[in-house]
Amino acid sequence: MADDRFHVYDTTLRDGAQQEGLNLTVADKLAVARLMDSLGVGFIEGGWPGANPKDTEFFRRAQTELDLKHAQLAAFGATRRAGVKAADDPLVAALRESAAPVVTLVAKSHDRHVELALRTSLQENLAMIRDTVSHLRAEGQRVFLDAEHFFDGYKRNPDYALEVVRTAAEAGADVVVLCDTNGGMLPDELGEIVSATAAVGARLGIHCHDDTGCAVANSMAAVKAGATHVQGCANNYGERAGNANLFTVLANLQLKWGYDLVPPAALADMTRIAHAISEITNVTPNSHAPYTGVSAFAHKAGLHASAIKVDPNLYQHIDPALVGNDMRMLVSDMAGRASVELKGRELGYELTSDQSRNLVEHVKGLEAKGYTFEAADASFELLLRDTVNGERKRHFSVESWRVIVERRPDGEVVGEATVKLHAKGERIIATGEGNGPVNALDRAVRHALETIYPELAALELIDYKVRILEGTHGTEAVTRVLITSSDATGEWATVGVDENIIEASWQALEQAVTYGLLRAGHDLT
Ligand SMILES: CC(=O)SCCNC(=O)CCNC(=O)[C@H](O)C(C)(C)COP(=O)(O)OP(=O)(O)OC[C@H]1O[C@@H](n2cnc3c(N)ncnc32)[C@H](O)[C@@H]1OP(=O)(O)O
Ligand SMILES: CC(=O)C(=O)O
Repeated sequence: MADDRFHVYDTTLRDGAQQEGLNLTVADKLAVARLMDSLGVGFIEGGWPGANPKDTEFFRRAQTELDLKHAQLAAFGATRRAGVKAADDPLVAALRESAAPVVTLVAKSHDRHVELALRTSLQENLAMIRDTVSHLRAEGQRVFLDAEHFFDGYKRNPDYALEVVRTAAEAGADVVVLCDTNGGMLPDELGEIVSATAAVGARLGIHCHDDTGCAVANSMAAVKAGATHVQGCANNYGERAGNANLFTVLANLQLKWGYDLVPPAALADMTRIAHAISEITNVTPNSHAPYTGVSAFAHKAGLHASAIKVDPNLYQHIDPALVGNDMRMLVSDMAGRASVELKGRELGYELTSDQSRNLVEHVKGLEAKGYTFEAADASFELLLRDTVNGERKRHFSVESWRVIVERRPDGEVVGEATVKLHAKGERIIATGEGNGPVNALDRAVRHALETIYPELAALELIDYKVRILEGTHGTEAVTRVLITSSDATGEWATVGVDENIIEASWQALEQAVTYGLLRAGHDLT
């Protein structure tokens, strides 16, 4: 069980699920809970039992299907409705019946919300808090209280906001969580209000939304001011602009301020966990996310690379391995000799300084024509091999290709391609049909090569992206095609550029097949 002195509280399954476009099944929720537990968080808020059948079902299945090693489950819900007894309120009953050891109650702490949203008196709201907290405590559940709109409420009526905190604590709430519900706070003022609230003597927590882009900074400011419970969501998920990214907060607290919150080995699994959760939520991961994004330790500028060559820490705030991420070198027209040298090393090649210089010039020249190598790792490696070999070597060469596209009488559009290739001393002519010209070309190349290279059967084109690049000063616009391919063990990307989209696609395709053959062990010596 996690240390109770400082709480890392995950609300991905409740506030994270309030994000537009995020819709989790019960099985998804159970899978996310397992991942967050493996990270070592102290609490996992599973949802609002009683508010919808899915969340009720989650708590029912959690009892037999979740074997949490570190975290405790928290059920979220509201204080009783005005004018009824806590024991008689059906939503409070659902919290009791959830079997969660912890209940997190949301309560109004902003006087205007009490009057306008709850349409009740300030005194009745305090009674709703007191009754619900003490009722659930008497039923044996631990209670945290989320003081909704606390900071805006404090600025308007500090006495009432503080009275809410006091009432909850006196009724038995273990933590009163100060919520920046509208996410409009900035760190300095938020820190001052947390410090002032600490005078009440309650244990304080923090829950921040990211509407000013300060959710993480606000959470850190609250901890500095005395909060010992911090809420957030995986991957910055949450209502509107999201919640504090719990991964960022956790890494900041542990790696910058020395808190001992999760085992170092779990922190070193955080990047994998963040990406596994993205798979479950089906939300594309933010590549720029601090700590866990694929770009979080990716270096593009030549000058950065030249310093990193001497010492990686010169351009990195931590060792990426601490959070399970990796340093990556990007090669583009911003590269210098050091960038390609380091990228070469990453790929297993030691380049001489002449080779590095030639390669940089080549990359810059091609990027000026529209190629992009940071997104086409395989094309860069082929270029690098050509530089090292001093010549362009391929498994096959093309004599010609031809594609026709036919709209058939039944409305079906079919591409038909013919390729004439030379491979292993043979001249091969093959055709292929597909649902478009590129698909047809791909099939024709495979037909041509499949008897010589049967491994091509495992190669798949999994993504095809086209971008029209503006022409400059009298030049024609050109088309850039990026193809992502895969085999049983991984993926790679290749790029082609031409005024003609099929020629651009052919270039990317030809490199995709070449690189696939290299991966299958057919070297080019
Ligand atoms: C800041 C946050 O993110 S808090 C989390 C918010 N999450 C959600 O709202 C998601 C789940 N919510 C729901 O499924 C529904 O809104 C429910 C089941 C909770 C309530 O549904 P309904 O009864 O249909 O009411 P509705 O959604 O219109 O909400 C208004 C009612 O909630 C009451 N209410 C609002 N806030 C609170 C509160 N903090 N405590 C108690 N009651 C509250 C209002 O007084 C109003 O009650 P009334 O209808 O008796 O006047
Ligand atoms: C409780 C909550 O989610 C909020 O106030 O933002």
